[in-house]
Amino acid sequence: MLKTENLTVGYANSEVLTDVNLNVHKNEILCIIGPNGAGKSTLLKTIATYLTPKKGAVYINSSKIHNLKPSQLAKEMAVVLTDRINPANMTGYDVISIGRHPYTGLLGRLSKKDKEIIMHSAKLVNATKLLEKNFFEMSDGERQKIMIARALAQEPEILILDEPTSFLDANHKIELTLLLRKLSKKNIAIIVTLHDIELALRIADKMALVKDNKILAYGFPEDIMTTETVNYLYGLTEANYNEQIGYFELKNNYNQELTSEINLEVNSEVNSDLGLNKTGSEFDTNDVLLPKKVFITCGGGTGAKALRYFKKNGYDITVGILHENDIDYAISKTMEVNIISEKSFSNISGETFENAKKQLLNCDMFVYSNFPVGEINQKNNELVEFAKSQDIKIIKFDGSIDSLQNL
Ligand SMILES: Nc1ncnc2c1ncn2[C@@H]1O[C@H](COP(=O)(O)OP(=O)(O)OP(=O)(O)O)[C@@H](O)[C@H]1O
Repeated sequence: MLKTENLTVGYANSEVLTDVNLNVHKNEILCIIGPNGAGKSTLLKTIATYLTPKKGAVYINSSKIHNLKPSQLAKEMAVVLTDRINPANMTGYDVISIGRHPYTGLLGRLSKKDKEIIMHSAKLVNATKLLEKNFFEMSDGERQKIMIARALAQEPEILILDEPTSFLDANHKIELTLLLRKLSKKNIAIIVTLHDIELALRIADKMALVKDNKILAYGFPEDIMTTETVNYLYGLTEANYNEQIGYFELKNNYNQELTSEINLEVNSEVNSDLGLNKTGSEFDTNDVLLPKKVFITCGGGTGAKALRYFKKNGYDITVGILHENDIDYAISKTMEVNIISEKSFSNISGETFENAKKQLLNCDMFVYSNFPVGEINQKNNELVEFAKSQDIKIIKFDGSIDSLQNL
């Protein structure tokens, strides 16, 4: 339905993206993602004919899109950009009715059918309550809905949206992305840029990743959104993308530079809140402060919240004993913390158990969750008993961060 062929987009003195070859069919959503300034909006604006291609072409049903008359194009494509518009003294209904302009006659009078389509468009985006409301008295999220309803009133075959979720709260983001999913099944092809990759992954049929002046990867999101690609896409250094979960975790790169910065900035009391141990008896800003070491025994997802809590507070984490197919293992691995692990579905070996005990004794505190116990991880119960027999601070994590507060 729409395709770009060897397309180069950019401005008078710059080429922003070169050799872009994408296509999107009806009933499909193509999501474009990438870091700030990568060229997503420039690409969308070129597809929407607001910019002229520097090379190559965009085709809509085999016609060059830049050769179509605006009135003809308006019946095929509708565009919702992020630019905030403030139409003077217009209601939601008035704004949506702008979408009917390509179809109304010279006088712009709305027919019965036009009015029905306006009402239907408002209904589709769940905005019928906003029809009488003044557009500039609406919240950002309400305006976004009206702008999408306006685009739908054009009855386009292709809908282009630049960052449609940027002003929306979590619930409205999900509502909007589900709406796009629903619309895409009504014979519409959708091209959308999103910063929220978690949502993009869940609604996109195809994804184009933009970086280094080109399309870095293009295809099914499930295939192309690998840890390595997404880490590279955003140039991540202090977090990792987890391809199973489809999101990021902070990683264990507590470095000397960060430690020194904290050393200079905070007093010893705050350091203990940050999970730092003072090495000298007298506090001195030149002391090297080391992260406190915590050993976490968990499993089956019961450790996820504790892992994130300790990670963001700068603790040096050892976790174990986890089976390699455990969700807590997947999270810990993404964080790059020290993991004592056992092969999936195998009993914990004596050797692994002894290693865990040794590493536990090297920690400042021991935290264990209400992990599920079966035959193969029985030894984790023994590990808890072993910790209790040692002179080490022990906390039972009951799932609430409050239970960790008196560490
Ligand atoms: N009107 C313009 N004239 C010249 N250069 C521009 C213009 N608009 C954007 N650029 C440049 O083009 C590049 C790509 O910008 P673009 O807005 O397409 O990126 P983006 O991926 O949409 O970024 P963001 O995620 O921050 O919205 C940037 O280097 C930007 O400075």
